Amino acid sequence: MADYNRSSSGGWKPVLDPTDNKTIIGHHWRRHDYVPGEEALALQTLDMWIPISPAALSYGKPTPNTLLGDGAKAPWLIYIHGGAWRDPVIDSSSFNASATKILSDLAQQPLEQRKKTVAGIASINYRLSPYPNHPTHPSNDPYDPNRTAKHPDHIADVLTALGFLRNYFGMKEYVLAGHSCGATLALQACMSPERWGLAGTAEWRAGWYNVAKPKAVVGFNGLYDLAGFIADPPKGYERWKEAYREFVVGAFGKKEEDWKKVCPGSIAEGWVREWNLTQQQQGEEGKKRKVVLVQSLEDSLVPVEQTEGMAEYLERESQKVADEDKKVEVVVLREEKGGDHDEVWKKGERLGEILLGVLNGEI
Ligand SMILES: Nc1ccccc1C(=O)C[C@H](N)C(=O)O
Repeated sequence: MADYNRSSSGGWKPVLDPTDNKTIIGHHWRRHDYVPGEEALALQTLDMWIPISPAALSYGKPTPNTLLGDGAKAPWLIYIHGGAWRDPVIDSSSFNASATKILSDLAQQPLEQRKKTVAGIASINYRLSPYPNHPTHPSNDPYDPNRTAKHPDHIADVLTALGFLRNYFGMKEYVLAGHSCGATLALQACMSPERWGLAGTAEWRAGWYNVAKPKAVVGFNGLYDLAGFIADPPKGYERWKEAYREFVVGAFGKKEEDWKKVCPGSIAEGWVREWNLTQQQQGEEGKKRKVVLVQSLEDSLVPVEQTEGMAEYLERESQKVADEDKKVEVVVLREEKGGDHDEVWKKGERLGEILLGVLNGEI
């Protein structure tokens, strides 16, 4: 269950191998504030995990050298949770099972390989939109800033969290993954932040949103074209039309034209050219951006058409980009036995396996 009260005891805690309950496979920091200054809200926090190293074992926690020396050389893995921009029961802790799976697989790799695979892992909380009819945690305080967010607050928080990891943990390169609306947010993070009307705000001027874009995005059971779904839900999903409309209005307001302008699969003028990489990123091998779209064929809430439409959009838009290096490589994984909408993160096995595959360059 989400307790969205901030935990009082910060700091690195050892993570034990679930198979023997005694081997330390990494360290976890729960709910670290990511907002500069003192105004961080309970949901402006992130969870971090660092893979184990001999130095961290003897020091008792990740050393400054692990974090800032070696740490800056390998990519980070960042996860954005789902929950239709509003569900307080789904938060950063929904990555616990997957993070544990990844740390445990990494612990089996030789140290040199592990160091190159991933520097650190993070799972981001962000402010949520109102959910007055939530069965157990209704948002009935109209002044709770954690539960009264509206677009672009969600994406602004995600960008702030990425900037925090760059500024304080030396993050340079990262793979950005998301589930459901987290997948929407992951692709929004590849676009120009000027789209969200953030330019000119005090936070913008202070450089909060000025962060390098990911080289790869991985979307699980993602929402990519909400206006399309609501106008014409695929067969078998018609019963969710009003539920979708409710959460879309809660997050983006009442106007259909606004929904089209925020969803990665429905933005009329293609956004692929906005996905810039830094000089440093371009200098490395594998210049192409990559999007891996994973969809369970057993998902009762999100139809596979969302993923198919997103893949077609990216392929079409990539063709319009002349520069070979600026095209997007698209991989679609249709999971026959992928379970229902939330199963993939609840179990964590397959989610972790796919993300490690992307980090290792096997996917
Ligand atoms: N109906 C959906 C359709 C698509 C994607 C998510 C949902 C959700 O219901 C998410 C969340 N558990 C919620 O209660 O809002």
